[in-house]
Amino acid sequence: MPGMKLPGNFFLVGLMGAGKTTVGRTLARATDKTFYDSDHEITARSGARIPTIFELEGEEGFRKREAATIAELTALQGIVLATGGGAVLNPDNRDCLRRNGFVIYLRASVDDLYARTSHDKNRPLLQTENPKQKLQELFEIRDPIYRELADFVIDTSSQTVQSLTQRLLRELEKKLNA
Ligand SMILES: Nc1ncnc2c1ncn2[C@@H]1O[C@H](COP(=O)(O)OP(=O)(O)O)[C@@H](O)[C@H]1O
Ligand SMILES: O=C(O)C1=C[C@@H](OP(=O)(O)O)[C@@H](O)[C@H](O)C1
Ligand SMILES: [Mg+2]
Repeated sequence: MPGMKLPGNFFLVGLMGAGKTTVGRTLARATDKTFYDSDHEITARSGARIPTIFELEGEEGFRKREAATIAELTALQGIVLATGGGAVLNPDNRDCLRRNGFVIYLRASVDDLYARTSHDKNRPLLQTENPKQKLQELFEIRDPIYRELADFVIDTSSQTVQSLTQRLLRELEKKLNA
């Protein structure tokens, strides 16, 4: 269903490795919307990669940049935005997301999240002795926040990016026409 016309903005939330960046890109293509990724915007604006920002400014500095970016991007129209996994921790970010678009929670098991992130050194929060345990801890804290915020939860286990995109298109069409 390429080029399907659906109104509004779509915001993807979920833990690191849920597939927000990957599925966001395919969903944007399939709906003729402009794709943004908050981490990519932060990097483009600062000229620094996410691990470098964490090193120089700490998580606090990163979260400030993230909040400014989310406020700006959620004011746009006709976009798909892949947020960073921790963006929902800030109530102002949650308000921006809730008010300006349809929020989709990409849910995945800790095993899947670990399998999808373990090869990648670009997530500072997972550069620990036991990244799987860290993901488990983050899951316990954040899963209720994602659930509360989202208009729609989609389970990504054993689903290809393509099949997830097709499912999302069907579900979004149903919800938006309801
Ligand atoms: N449904 C999926 N099945 C298998 N691998 C996936 C799926 N979604 C994403 N991936 C892979 O997992 C990794 C992390 O995906 P990414 O989109 O960066 O997640 P996020 O932005 O949520 O952290 C990437 O290598 C991506 O190709
Ligand atoms: O969960 C988090 O707190 C983070 C998730 C990352 O984005 P992804 O969820 O796209 O990996 C990135 O924003 C940063 O490393 C912090
Ligand atoms: Mg991402």
